[in-house]
Formats: sequence, structure tokens, C-alpha cells
Amino acid sequence: MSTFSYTLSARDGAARTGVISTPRGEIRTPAFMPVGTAATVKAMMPASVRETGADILLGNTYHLMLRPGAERIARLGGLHKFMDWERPILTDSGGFQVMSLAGLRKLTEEGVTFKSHIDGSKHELTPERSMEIQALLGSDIVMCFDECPALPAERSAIEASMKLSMRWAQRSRDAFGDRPGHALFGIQQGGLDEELRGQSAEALRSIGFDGYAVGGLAVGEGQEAMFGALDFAPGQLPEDKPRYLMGVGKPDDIVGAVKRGIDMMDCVLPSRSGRTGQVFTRRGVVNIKNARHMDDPRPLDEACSCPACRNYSRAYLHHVFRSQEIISSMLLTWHNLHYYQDLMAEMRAAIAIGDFAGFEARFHAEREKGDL
Ligand SMILES: Nc1ccc2nc(N)nc(O)c2c1
Ligand SMILES: [Zn+2]
Repeated sequence: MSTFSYTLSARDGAARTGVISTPRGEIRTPAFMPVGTAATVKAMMPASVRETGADILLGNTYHLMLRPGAERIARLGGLHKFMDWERPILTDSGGFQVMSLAGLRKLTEEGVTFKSHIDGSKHELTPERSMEIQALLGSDIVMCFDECPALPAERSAIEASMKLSMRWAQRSRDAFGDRPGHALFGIQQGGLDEELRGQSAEALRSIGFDGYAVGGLAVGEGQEAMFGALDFAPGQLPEDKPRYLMGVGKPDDIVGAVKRGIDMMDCVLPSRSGRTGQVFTRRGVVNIKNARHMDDPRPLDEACSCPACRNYSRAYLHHVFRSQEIISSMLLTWHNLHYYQDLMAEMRAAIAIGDFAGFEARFHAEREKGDL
């Protein structure tokens, strides 16, 4: 049984590139993880997700515990078999989704009780139950059960929340046990405060994890504040382990995060936007529902090799979006995920040859050209 390990292969300033080895395959970093919340990356077959270049995808404890249920998925052979994705899966631990989705929540030292947003049934999540659910799913990278405070908040509230999350991180570590080939990632909290985030990083380091996430960001603080926190937060975390920024982001957020030392990211944006007609290209966002595309014979992005750009015109994509045809979500999601993976591949290659600055200049220059 091979183990879980991270090899850092090159640096360029704070940016890094490397490989995470897992029993289910390798993850090239910097990596973007498509979100497969309900055991599917919406509108995509798993083989298509792989074709976009994804090495790993994300699942959600919160959604899967409510429907179809973690024990049911375990009885059916685990999440990989259930959704026909045999490569690595990272699962979020549920606390964040409870706070953003569930009703009637009650937070105590023990954990969180809440009512399902699906059918109103009552549930409880604790660090121990979250670890049990993620083990039942068969997750390769398990996230600690944490509490993510809504911003803005008083420093005292952020401090109290961070300290609760650190006690939950210890309980998560204790409950995770020893599972060779499976990883447990700690989650740094502390809002935008450098001292609190430093305390959180030290608490996590003393517990010891296989990787470290920067949590508590992408919660409405805006890009400038997020980059401000990323100017110090990744560097507070152990150098020899992967650093994962949760819930990010737009293409320029991702470039800025990699520049500041982030190795992994996940976001619903490319897949969700694929369903709402927002298309990411090298020159910025194209709203395909705009009438100006109605007669446009050009592909979305001349430089893209995805099926939407190889085989279809903007006019066709405009038509099927307007007609609410299912193929619209398929093609636009595929393109967006393909574009995100191309971006990651370009950054990995640029860091490997010490040209991240050149990549970054080209990335921003392209977006200035307009003519979307
Ligand atoms: N922006 C986000 C997104 C997901 C998160 N998940 C967890 N467990 N914790 C956080 O702080 C998150 C923040
Ligand atoms: Zn494309």
C-alpha cells in the first residue's frame, strides 16, 4: 500500500510546484479541484472531468450525509465506486456547509446540531462524526471539522472561534486514527488577523497534519483583503506540506493565490457559471446569453482545445443556452473546467522554469485586450 506524500519540485518566489502522491494517483500542484458536491460534478461525466485535466475532485460531507447517507454509500462500496471516479477525492468536513446552508443550527463545544435544508430532519455533526462520515465515504484527503466565522466580526469573536476550531482539530486528529494512504488536513482560521492566524498555524503544527488548509477566507472579504491575508498566511504553515486555499475562486484570485504560495484550490465557480452562461476565457468573462453572440461563427476561445471550442460556434452556444438545452450546461461546464485546468498547467510549467512573473504579465495582458 503506497502512502500519501508531497514532493516540492520547484519554487519561483513564493509560488511552488510539486506532486502529491496518493494510492489512487498523483496530484500535480498547483492543483484545482472541481467540486462534486452530491457525488457528481454537475453536467459532467467523470471521464470528461478527467479529460479536462483534473487529478482530484472535491466531495461534501454535509450534502452526502443528508442524501443518500454515508452508511448507504459505504454499503455500496464507497464514494469512488458510487460516482465512478477512481482517482483522489478530498472531502470537506461539513461545518462550513452547515453554517451556510442548514437551518436551525446550534453550535456548542461538542459540535453542531442542525435541520437538513432538504427535508428539515435533525442532524448532528461533531469532529468524531465528521471523521466517521469521511471514512465511510472513503475519502483520500479528509478535512478537520472546523468552524468558519462569518466576516466581518469582532477580533474577540474570531479568536474564540479559532480556538474552538483548534480544539476540534485535535479531536479530529484523535478520531481519524492511523489510516495509511489516507491524509488528514488541518484548517487554519483567524480571519484577516496575522497574529491569530499565526497562533492557529502553531496549534495545527503541534498537532501534526499531512497538509494544511487556509480556511476562513473567500467569505465575502473581497480580493484585496484576501490577498492581504495570503501575503502572510501560507508562509505560517509548514513548508514541506501542501497548502490548500478553500473555496477559491475566480481565475485572477487563483493566479494571485498561487503567487502567494498556495498549492491546492477548489471552487464551484467554473461549474456553476457553466450552467448560468458565464464563460471564462483568456480574455475575461463572456456572457453567452448576450444577443451579440447570436450570429458569431467564432469559437469561445481560439486557444482552447475543449469540445465546445473545437466543434461549436458562439452562435450555437448562444442558441442552446437561450433554448435551455441540456447540452448548454454540458459544453459550458466542460469549457470552464478545461480553462481552469489549462491555467493550472500553465502556472505549473511557468514556476518550473522560473517564469511565473512572465506568466502573470501575459495573463493580465490578455485580459486587457477585450474584444470578448
Ligand atoms: N471559503 C471556505 C470554503 C470552504 C471551507 N470549508 C471549511 N471546512 N472551512 C472553511 O473555513 C471554509 C472556507
Ligand atoms: Zn473551450
